[in-house]
Amino acid sequence: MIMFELMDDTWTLGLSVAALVVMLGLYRSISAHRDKRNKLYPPMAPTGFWQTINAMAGDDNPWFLLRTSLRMGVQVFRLPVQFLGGPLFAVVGDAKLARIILNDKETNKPIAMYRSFDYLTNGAQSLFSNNGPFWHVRRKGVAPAFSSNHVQRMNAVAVAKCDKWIEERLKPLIDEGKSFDVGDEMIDLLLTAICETAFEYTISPMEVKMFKHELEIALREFLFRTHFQPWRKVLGRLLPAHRRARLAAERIQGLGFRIIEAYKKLENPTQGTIINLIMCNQAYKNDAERTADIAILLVAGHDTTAYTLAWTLKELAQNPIKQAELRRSIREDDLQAPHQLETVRSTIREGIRLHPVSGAGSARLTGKDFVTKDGKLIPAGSITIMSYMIMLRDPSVFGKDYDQFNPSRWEKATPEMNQAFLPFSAGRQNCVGQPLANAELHCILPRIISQFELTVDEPGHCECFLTIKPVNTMLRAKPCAQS
Ligand code: HEM
Repeated sequence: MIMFELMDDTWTLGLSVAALVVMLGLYRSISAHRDKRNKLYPPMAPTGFWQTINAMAGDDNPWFLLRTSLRMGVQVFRLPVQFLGGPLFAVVGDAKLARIILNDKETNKPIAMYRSFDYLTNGAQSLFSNNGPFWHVRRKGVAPAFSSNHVQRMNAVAVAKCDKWIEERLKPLIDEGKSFDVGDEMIDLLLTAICETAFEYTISPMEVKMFKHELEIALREFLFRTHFQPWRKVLGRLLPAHRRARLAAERIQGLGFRIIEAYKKLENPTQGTIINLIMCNQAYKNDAERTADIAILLVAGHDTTAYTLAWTLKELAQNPIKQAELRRSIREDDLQAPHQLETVRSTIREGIRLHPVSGAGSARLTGKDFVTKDGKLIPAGSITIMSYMIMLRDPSVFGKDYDQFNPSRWEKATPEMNQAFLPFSAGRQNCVGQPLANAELHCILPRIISQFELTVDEPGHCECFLTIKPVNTMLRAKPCAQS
């Protein structure tokens, strides 16, 4: 009896020890595997799953990525949002690697992420939300509208609109002793200009108001809420906010249809405008498909440039010395070709650097393996987010004063600074409107600064949905002595 009890104890002890050994072995092999995995891939951001999702789905998005990069002291890192067997999510703030990824022929947009834009265009697919032949035929179709002669024509109209804005809007506000909302005013100016130049459409003040209002409703619902809460795609119609956003998308599309109808009534449409190229392109099955690209070009073509101008004007208003230096450097004659002035070019570059309006970055699905400069692997099939905010505020490239507005830093730009300057993206899906944006920025900014001294009345705040916007930023203008 005692013998059996002893044997039983020995068995139990033996089994317990064996189980412990197996568990220890398993634990060691799992941790070794995890260590190996962690060493193989870029470091993981020290943020939780929900914290990351919340930050990525809100106004804080570009700042969250920048803070995480500065905190970790790296420009490439993973986000802890990878599900079992799902793609790895990497943030790329290293400009050299970002350029390689963006230029890679096997790498494309992760279409599932860009498809949210189709809600904005009321269900019709646009060139922005596509890859492959669908995208190619549309992109090739509109690209000639950005050739230098068309950009000159479009820019001349934007400049004339700016002069009109100064006479009819800014000067009366000055006479009444009032300040102006710089973000809002620049949006009105650029939206009216793009409608006229690209679409041969005179947009009414009521339509401008409607478009801005509806666009905000649609962007907030579709690009954030619906995008990060996919169940809204199925059950959204039960939610008043989602239904309202669908109505907003219909109204935006309605403007697209009105633009098409107005074009059809033109006796002598200008050849080579965006609307002319879209209407003549037989790749579109019907006008509803055309409204998608009209809406995308309308949105991309006004708020990016408008907010870049607004941010740069705000920086100058906050920096009276730099503002005065810029003004002194602009002579009357220079306004004919302001892009040739080093000071104007540096100021625009610095404005874009500190406030890359596409701050949330460009997403790509890697078509092959990429290796970071530290030898970490970004495997094929990963989602990479090229963060322009991280690249343009990289202390190792721009120095300790990376968050200060200092246009003169561009007078002695290092190759690394030029490499980091990637606000219009790169590769075949880069910004098609870059020549127009550059022309407008280089002409409108010196026109305002050469005539008015700007100060900040209310700094306002920053919001980020699609673009980074200065909201309720009130500037005060005073005519300069020489004007
Ligand atoms: C300061 C002004 C601008 C900035 C910073 C800017 C930035 C960008 C960036 C970063 C992209 C790539 C997005 C991605 O990869 O997900 C892009 C794409 C695009 N931009 Fe711009 N943009 C500006 C002005 C304009 C203008 C004036 C237009 C048209 C009139 C325009 C039309 C487009 C279009 C259609 C695309 C999509 C191109 C494609 O997918 O093939 N943009 N822009």
